[in-house]
Amino acid sequence: MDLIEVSNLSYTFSPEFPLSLDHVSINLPRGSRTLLVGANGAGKSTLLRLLAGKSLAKAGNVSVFGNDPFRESKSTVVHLGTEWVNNPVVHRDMIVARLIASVGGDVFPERRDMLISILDIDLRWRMHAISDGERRRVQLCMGLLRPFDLLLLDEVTVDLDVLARSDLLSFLSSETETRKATIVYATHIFDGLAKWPTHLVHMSQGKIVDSGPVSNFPEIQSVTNTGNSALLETCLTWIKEDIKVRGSRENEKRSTWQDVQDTFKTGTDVFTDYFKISRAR
Ligand SMILES: Nc1ncnc2c1ncn2[C@@H]1O[C@H](COP(=O)(O)OP(=O)(O)OP(=O)(O)O)[C@@H](O)[C@H]1O
Repeated sequence: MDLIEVSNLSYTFSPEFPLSLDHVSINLPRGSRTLLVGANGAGKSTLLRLLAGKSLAKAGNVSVFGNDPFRESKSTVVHLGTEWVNNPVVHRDMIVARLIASVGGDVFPERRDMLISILDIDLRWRMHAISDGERRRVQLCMGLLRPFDLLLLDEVTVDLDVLARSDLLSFLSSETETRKATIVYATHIFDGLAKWPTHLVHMSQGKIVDSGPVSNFPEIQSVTNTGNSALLETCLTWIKEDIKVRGSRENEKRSTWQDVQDTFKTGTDVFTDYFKISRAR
């Protein structure tokens, strides 16, 4: 039995919207490192949230460790998404050392120290007075502190500098190799990832286009003459094709602008208000 087994999973946020997941089926084995690839809106975050048990599957089957993740919550499943950084709690005047201790930093002191070093965290930082990237490092440290069996990462490395990202990716590889942990990582940044994944899942418009071990994708192993990795070139080609298949948004754009202009004759007021608010912040 695979660690993740999803069959015919469909999900919609509301009946008035199209399906965000449309008959999705994937199997991922224990110890795998999967890259979840797809254009904006393809359904990656929705799938990760369902695997984390944060939403109830509307149709189909989701099994993680042989259980429905929504009903059987496992503390060894960690889901790290981008929304945490916007949580007001992490903008309070709090010393980072205290925050890390509050989530069990002392229970895993060696792991804690290794993460603090990989993520180059200054324990004296105060959460209300650090940059987004620094705050992200603290989030990753807190999220990875307890040894996980399954890690669901939703584009959380965007604001890390290249060195921290590269060290983090090596740490994650070693977690899958030494402890047989499993990782699913949705990202748009393929730099430095060429050798990282063991599996790929390609999504488009809520559907799985293709999935499987990297050996099923010979195109990512070839050499390119553009200076980009073959993985990046392949993902670029996929997403360009997906957008072509989805169709241009030109017609919707024209009619929507017309509707908006008919409703808001005085768009400049909104513009002025927006900048007043931004300046006031
Ligand atoms: N709260 C919501 N209410 C209604 N529809 C939503 C909501 N969140 C997402 N969707 C829709 O579900 C679809 C899948 O969104 P999802 O966030 O899973 O995409 P994604 O692949 O993670 O995109 P991105 O790369 O931009 O993060 C999109 O078409 C989106 O419009």
